[in-house]
Amino acid sequence: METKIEKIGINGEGIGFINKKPIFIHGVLPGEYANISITQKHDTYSIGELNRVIQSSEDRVLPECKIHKKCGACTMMHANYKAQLSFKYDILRETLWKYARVKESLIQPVVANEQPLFYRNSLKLPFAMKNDKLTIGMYEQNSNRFVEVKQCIVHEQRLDEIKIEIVKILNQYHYKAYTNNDKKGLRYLVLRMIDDKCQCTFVHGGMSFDDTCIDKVMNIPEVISVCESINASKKQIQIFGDQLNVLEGKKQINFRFDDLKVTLSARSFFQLNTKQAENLYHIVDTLIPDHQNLLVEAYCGVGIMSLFMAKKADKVIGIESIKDAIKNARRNAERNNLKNAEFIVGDAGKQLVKLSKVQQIDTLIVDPPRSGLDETMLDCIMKSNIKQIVYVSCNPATLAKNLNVLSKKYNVETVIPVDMFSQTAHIETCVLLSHKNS
Ligand SMILES: C[S@@+](CC[C@H](N)C(=O)[O-])C[C@H]1O[C@@H](n2cnc3c(N)ncnc32)[C@H](O)[C@@H]1O
Repeated sequence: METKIEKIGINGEGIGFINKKPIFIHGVLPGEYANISITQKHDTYSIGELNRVIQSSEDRVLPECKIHKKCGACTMMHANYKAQLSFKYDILRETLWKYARVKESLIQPVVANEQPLFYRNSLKLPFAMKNDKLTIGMYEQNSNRFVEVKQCIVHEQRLDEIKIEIVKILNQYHYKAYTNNDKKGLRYLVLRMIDDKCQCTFVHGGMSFDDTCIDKVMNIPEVISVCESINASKKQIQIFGDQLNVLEGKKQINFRFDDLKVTLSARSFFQLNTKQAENLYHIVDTLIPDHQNLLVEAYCGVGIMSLFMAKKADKVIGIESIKDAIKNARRNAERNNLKNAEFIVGDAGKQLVKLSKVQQIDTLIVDPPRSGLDETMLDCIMKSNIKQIVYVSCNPATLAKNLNVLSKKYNVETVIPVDMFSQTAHIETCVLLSHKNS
């Protein structure tokens, strides 16, 4: 059947309407006419599959990636970059209006990524077996079909080459991919490279590595550490297991980030787009006034944002659930001689409840995972008298739902989107909220 694509959906899919009911189709752009087949029918919506574009949008480009369709991760690669930014703006505008009644006039233009390809400083890819050999790739979206990924053009180029070199080495030892039956074998390859220093982590279900294999990986010039994390959980909710052991090399990467000296363990979070992370932190900086008494950053990772803002407050406190990240944050405060920064390990909501009972917080920065702020955190904010909040979000849907709650006590002052994840529909957003009574 034929349909006109009216707008873009939150996951980068095109949306058409059949008998007023929306149909979501990947690979099409607003304004296009497409021949599609309906693959799923639900009460309030349908899912379609593109057969052929009948009339193509001026924004359409030929994706540079050969496996773009199969892999499905870069859901906007078929649009030129300018159009991607405008679609992201539309997604954000629509979501914030729908759930939180945030006006378009408050939303600034998307801060563009100077390098929309080859920007990712890290990768986390699953292993699988192909013709009895270990290979690496991705699972197709919403499926367990494995797609081999030899080259990924959103990864930094050298990182992508290192990935292939490592798989080659592992195959020399005939290592196998994990299966749920024997709960052994390799599950994920996790690489992160900053300043030409690469941390390599093997996530596996339980196996031992030959020392010479680890030596060969360490011999790749950029690799500074090889770690392992054991995860034999069937559910596969998260990539890492509970523990991360350094098999060889340095426990941390040390690098310079803007004016800061930063230490980072393999298990700690770091934004995957180094340049845009710098832009994001500068934006947060511009939103926070000088001369704060107490500034708290919840979900602080290794504390970079807290340390960036330390000059603005008598005291900054960062809260984070990963122990290694807090160790790094404390070390980062020391290395930068920032004596007014303190870091607490624990659940952000629960720790904020404790803190706000004994101290008045002037400014709160929250940078939660995609799931957004939980009940404890929201409840604590709503009961406290925090003057302003900077909410950094990587998920417009949870951001909008949380803003809906917060807007009973806070005004949304400004919204600044940052394109951290080019070629995908994901958007990073910075929101400044101020207390209605301050
Ligand atoms: C999006 S990252 C932001 C990190 C940091 N602000 C940065 O820019 O590098 C979210 C962080 O929240 C942490 N986290 C997730 N759930 C948490 C929780 N319930 N309490 C505290 N931290 C949590 C993660 O480990 C991760 O470091």
